[in-house]
Amino acid sequence: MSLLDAYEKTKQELNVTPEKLTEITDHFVSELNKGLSKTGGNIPMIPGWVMDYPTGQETGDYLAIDLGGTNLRVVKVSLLGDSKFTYEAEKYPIPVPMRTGKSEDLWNFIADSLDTFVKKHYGSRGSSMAKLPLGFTFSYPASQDAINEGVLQRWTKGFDIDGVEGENVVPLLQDAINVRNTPVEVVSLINDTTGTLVASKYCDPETIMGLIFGTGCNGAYYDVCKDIPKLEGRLPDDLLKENSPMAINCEYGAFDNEWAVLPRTKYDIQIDQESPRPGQQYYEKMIAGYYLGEVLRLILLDYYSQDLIFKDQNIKPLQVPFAMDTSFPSRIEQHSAPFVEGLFLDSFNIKTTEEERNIIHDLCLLIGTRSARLSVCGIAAICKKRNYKAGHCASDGSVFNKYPHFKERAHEALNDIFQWNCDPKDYPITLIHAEDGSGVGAAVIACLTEKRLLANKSVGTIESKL
Ligand SMILES: Nc1ncnc2c1ncn2[C@@H]1O[C@H](COP(=O)(O)OP(=O)(O)OP(=O)(O)O)[C@@H](O)[C@H]1O
Repeated sequence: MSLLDAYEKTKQELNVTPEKLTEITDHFVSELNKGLSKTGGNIPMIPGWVMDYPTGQETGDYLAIDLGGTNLRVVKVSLLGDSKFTYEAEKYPIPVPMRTGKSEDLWNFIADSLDTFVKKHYGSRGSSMAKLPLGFTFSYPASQDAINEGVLQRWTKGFDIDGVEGENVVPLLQDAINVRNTPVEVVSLINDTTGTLVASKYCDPETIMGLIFGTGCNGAYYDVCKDIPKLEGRLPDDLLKENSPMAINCEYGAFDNEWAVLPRTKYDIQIDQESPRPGQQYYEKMIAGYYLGEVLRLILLDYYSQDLIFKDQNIKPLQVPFAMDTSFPSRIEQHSAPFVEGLFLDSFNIKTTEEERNIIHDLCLLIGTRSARLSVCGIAAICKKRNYKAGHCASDGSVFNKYPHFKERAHEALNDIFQWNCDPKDYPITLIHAEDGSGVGAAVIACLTEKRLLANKSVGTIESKL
C-alpha cells in the first residue's frame, strides 16, 4: 500500500455522510429525552436552576471566574442594561500537572489567582470592602439542586483529581478563598455553556442555545420545568404554576457512550482506551479540542508503523502522547502545505517530502471537517426536540473560533440534516459567535437570582435550603 492509498482509506473512515448525520441526530434526540427521564441515560441533562430568560435590562457589578480545561479566567463585569456591559478579564493558564494532581493544589491555585486579581483591580480597597458576589463557572458535569451548589459527577477533559468527585465544589473553593481573607463570596455555580446561553440571550433575544467547542464540547438550552420528568415531585409549586423555563446543561460530550451510532475509527478507540476514563465521553473524544491533534498524531504513527511516511527517520518526539495539541491541525489547515515543513522540523526534528506535506495538510482538513459535521448533531437534536425552526446558536471555544472553516462546515452539515435547500446566507438556524459566556453569563445569572430571591421565588428544589 502507498501513502496515498492509506490516506484514501482514512478519508473514507473520517467521512460522515448526510444519512449518517441524520441517523446520529435521531438517536441523539432519544438520548436527550432519556437524560431528562427519571431513570436517566448517558447524557446527564443537568438542570442549571436558571429559570428566567434575561431581558437585556439587568444591571449591576459582579465578579466571575471560569475554570476551563486549559485556562482559569477571572472577570469583573458591569451590566449596564440595554444589552450592554463592560468587563475586565485576566487569564491564568492551569499548570498541566495540576490536571491530575491534588485537590488542595487546584483550589489554592484558583484562590491565589482570584486574590491577585482582586488586589490588582480593587487595590487597597479590597480588604475593607463588602464581599464581592462571585459567579463560579465550572465547566465539568456537576449536579445541582440549587443555583449555589454543584456536586462534581466526574472529571472530564483530561482532569483526574482525587477527592473532588461526589463533593460540592462551592465550599471547597470558598474555604480556600477565606484562608486568604479575599473579600469574595461564591453566590452561584454555573456551567460555561449555560453562561454562554444566558450571556448571548442578554445581548440577542434570538439565541436558542449556548455551545462550547473548546477543550471539550457541550451545549445548553432552555427547556420547561414541567417537561423534566426527573424533577417530578421535587419542584416547588411556583415553578410548576408559572410553567418556568429551565436552563439545561446537557453535558452531551457523553453522547453514545454505548457506541450505537457514532462512526468511530481505530484512532478514536485508541484515544479512548489510553485516556484516564475509558468508556466515557465518546462523542467529545471525536470532536473536541483536547483530542483533534491526537487523532492526527495517531494517524501519522499508524502510517509510520507501515513504513509509509517519515521513512528511516527517528520520530521519537512525535511518539509522545498528545505531542500535538489541536493548534497543530488547525494551523496546518490554515496555512498551505509548505508550512508543514517548518512546523515538523522545528517541533519534531522530522523532515517531510512534498507528498507527505500535502497529505498531512489534507488529513487536517478531514479531521476538522469530521469534527464540525459531528458537532452539529447535538445542535440539530436540540432543535428537533424543542421544535426550533430558526434561531442563533451562540458558540465559543478555540475550535469554533480558530479551526479553519468550522462554521461553514457546520452550516453545511445542518443543511444536510434539515434539507433547507436555500442559499447558505438564508439558513434559518446559524452558529454565531457567543458573547463572553464565562463572565457576562455568570453576572446575568447572579442578577436574575437576586431578583427571584427578592420576589420570594424558588431557586432550587423543595429539598434545597434556599
Ligand atoms: N489554533 C487553534 N485552533 C483550534 N484549536 C486550538 C487552537 N489552539 C488551541 N486549540 C485547542 O483548544 C483547546 C482549548 O480551548 P479553549 O481555549 O476554548 O479552552 P477552555 O475554555 O479551557 O475549553 P473548555 O471551555 O472546553 O473547557 C485546547 O484543547 C487546544 O488544543
